Amino acid sequence: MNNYDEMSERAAAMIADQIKHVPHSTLGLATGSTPEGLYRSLIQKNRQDKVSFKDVTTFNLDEYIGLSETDTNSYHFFMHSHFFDYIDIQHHNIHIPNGLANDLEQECENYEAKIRNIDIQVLGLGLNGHIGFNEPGTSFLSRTHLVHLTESTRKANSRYFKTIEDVPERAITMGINTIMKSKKIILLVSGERKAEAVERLMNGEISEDFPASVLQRHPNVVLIGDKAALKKLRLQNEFIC
Ligand SMILES: N[C@@H]1[C@@H](O)[C@H](O)[C@@H](COP(=O)(O)O)O[C@@H]1O
Repeated sequence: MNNYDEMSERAAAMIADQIKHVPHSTLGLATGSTPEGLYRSLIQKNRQDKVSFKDVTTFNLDEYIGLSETDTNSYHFFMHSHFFDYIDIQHHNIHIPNGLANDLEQECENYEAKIRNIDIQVLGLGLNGHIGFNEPGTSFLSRTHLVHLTESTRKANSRYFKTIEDVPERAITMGINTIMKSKKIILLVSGERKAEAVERLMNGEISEDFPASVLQRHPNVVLIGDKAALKKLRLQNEFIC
């Protein structure tokens, strides 16, 4: 098992343990490449009857605006093809923002209202410090809202699209206030390209210019990363739990 797989397994074990103790848990979920290993580990645990998702509710952090659920680049498609279609979760317990809603502002309000409580929120980390799609400059008080994606975020995510022009310019995202209400946060980081952002997140100033820095104020954040992503931190081992 390589370092990335160990990282994913460590996060999966935490989530499985939460569900074992609280079968009706609510999970906040992330997309992107980093959590793919986590979802593979949870699918394996589900297949081995080590955890059941039948009473679990999920809320995804974000969704692009303008992509249908069947568009292979939508986060709906990502979540079903990487996780939901392979576990025993009930479809009505899955919540992902609707990027095709006629009234997008109303969709943001409705989505925020549905989120009563999140037991564990899984987060990735954008290179510019974004969490979900909360870009630099987003208020720490923000709730679910519409966002114009920065060029750096669209460029980073363009690897999944034919050209950068195909990357949507807007998205719906849980706000920073929404995320910070979670009881527990698992922040997953992988790869050397994230090392700078991880160091700034851990040791930098708490500022809306670097949204992830707000996590320094949360009482229960678990940073789980591979050696490459954590290399700028002076650590006893490659995981912080
Ligand atoms: N909206 C997602 C974020 O939730 C994710 O954390 C980020 C990093 O993705 P990756 O894990 O591929 O580096 O990408 C996107 O911007």
